[in-house]
Amino acid sequence: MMNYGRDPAVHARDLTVVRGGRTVLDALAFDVPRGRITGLLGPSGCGKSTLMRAVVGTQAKVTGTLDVLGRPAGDPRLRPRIGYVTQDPSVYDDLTVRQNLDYFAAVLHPGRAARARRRETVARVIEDVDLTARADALAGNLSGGQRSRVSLAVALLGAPDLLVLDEPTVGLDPVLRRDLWHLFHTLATDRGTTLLVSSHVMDEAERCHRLLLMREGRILADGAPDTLRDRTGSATVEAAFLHLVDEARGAAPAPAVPAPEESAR
Ligand SMILES: Nc1ncnc2c1ncn2[C@@H]1O[C@H](COP(=O)(O)OP(=O)(O)OP(=O)(O)O)[C@@H](O)[C@H]1O
Repeated sequence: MMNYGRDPAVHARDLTVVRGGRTVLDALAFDVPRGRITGLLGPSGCGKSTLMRAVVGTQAKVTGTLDVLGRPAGDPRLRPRIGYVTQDPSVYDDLTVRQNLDYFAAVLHPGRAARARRRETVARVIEDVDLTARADALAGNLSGGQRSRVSLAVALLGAPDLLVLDEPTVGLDPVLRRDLWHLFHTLATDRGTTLLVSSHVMDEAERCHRLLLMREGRILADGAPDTLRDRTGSATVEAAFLHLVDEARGAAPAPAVPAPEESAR
């Protein structure tokens, strides 16, 4: 496999998904570069989760080209290389944080010989998601944000090359959101992990290296946040998004509305 390291982490052409007779993703073409954070942004229902499920290989009725880490999406050999965190945290409430991670680590690295490695890995991921102080708390007694961080820790156990995170910051306070974005940047920069992160909160877009702006099952635009702002003459990615929506409708863009004070960054 030549140029393996330079291939994009995800390569999609004419990617189409039909759900319940509806075309939910309509002939998408995009690439996700390696070792960078790509934000998948768009309103609720635009198809973000469907796209992520297609990438991790759990979505039915996918047609077109979809290559992930150099293999067709869904190839079983990709399984250990992809971490996927859905919007519903998959943790056992009657186990502690550490017990949850011990359990998933044992599935991933079974056997007595891997014991030291498991212990080390579990300690690392608990620290990564900043739950060391809560490691011995029952998952059922954690806040929503803490539970979703346990899910993220599970996804980090295998040191995946590609991390697919569906709205990881929903319901988190601003400090935790900032810390989580800091972790995403560390993973990309220090470990070379590729991140595909969805959000419907446009201000998170500014924290991504690259954006895929989605609407109604299509990619509206694709590029770095500053490129999208410059191209549309907008001050924020949110304004750029609205401009692109108007442009796609063929309408004259609506006059810019000044952003409220609290969303100014
Ligand atoms: N079984 C189904 N039959 C028909 N349409 C469906 C089915 N499942 C999902 N959809 C539609 O597919 C579209 C995309 O859903 P998806 O969950 O991917 O959106 P999303 O952008 O992730 O939204 P959210 O942020 O609210 O999760 C939605 O409009 C949804 O109504």
